Amino acid sequence: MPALKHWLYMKEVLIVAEWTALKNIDPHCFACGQGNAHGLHMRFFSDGERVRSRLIIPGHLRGWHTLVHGGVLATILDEAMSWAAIHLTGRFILTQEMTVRFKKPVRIEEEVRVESCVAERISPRKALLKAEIRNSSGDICAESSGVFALFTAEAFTRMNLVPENMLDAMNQSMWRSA
Ligand SMILES: CCCCCCCCCC(=O)SCCNC(=O)CCNC(=O)[C@H](O)C(C)(C)COP(=O)(O)OP(=O)(O)OC[C@H]1O[C@@H](n2cnc3c(N)ncnc32)[C@H](O)[C@@H]1OP(=O)(O)O
Repeated sequence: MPALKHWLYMKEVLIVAEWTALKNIDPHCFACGQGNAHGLHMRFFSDGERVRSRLIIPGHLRGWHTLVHGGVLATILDEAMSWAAIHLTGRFILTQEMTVRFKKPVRIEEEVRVESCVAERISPRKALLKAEIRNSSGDICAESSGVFALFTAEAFTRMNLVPENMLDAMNQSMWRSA
């Protein structure tokens, strides 16, 4: 391969492989809030097509003995799909429905990775998201799909779910990198 073409190819590979840290928007969120003492403290990264996070699930979120509670895994999947829905569609979102398949048990204090993407833009107001959780061996332990309602800032304001000042701050920072 000629040198210039090779360099362009390498540059393209590097750009494709680049993961950018996404800015956290609510410090109190149970899943992503860095200030929630009881939460999961998830941080997210995106390559423009997917969103991902890695975390160690703390012991107080156990279910049966040392296994992670299924509801906690569902929260992680919901959060990952939510961040993908926000950052990859540029809209405010609400989870409308989701299904989870638990494939392998996950242990507390074990590192897991979660990755999510937009599977289908169903309509201007709805998107289908997918996510999967893998353990440190790379096995898929849980996977989900979910329908997310997509809102413009104006439509979300009309829903009156979040105080307007918080919405403004979110709107300004939500789609920027950390
Ligand atoms: C902290 C920061 C990090 C962010 C991550 C957060 C992760 C957490 C994600 C969640 O868990 S969100 C919490 C769980 N989900 C919810 O609480 C959603 C509750 N469900 C609903 O509010 C409704 O089901 C929903 C708006 C999602 C959709 O309802 P429908 O599709 O059945 O709509 P419907 O036809 O009943 O319309 C109801 C009203 O909403 C309006 N609407 C629905 N979807 C809309 C849309 N996409 N855009 C604009 N307006 C919309 C619709 O026009 C209508 O307005 P009107 O009453 O004035 O006629």
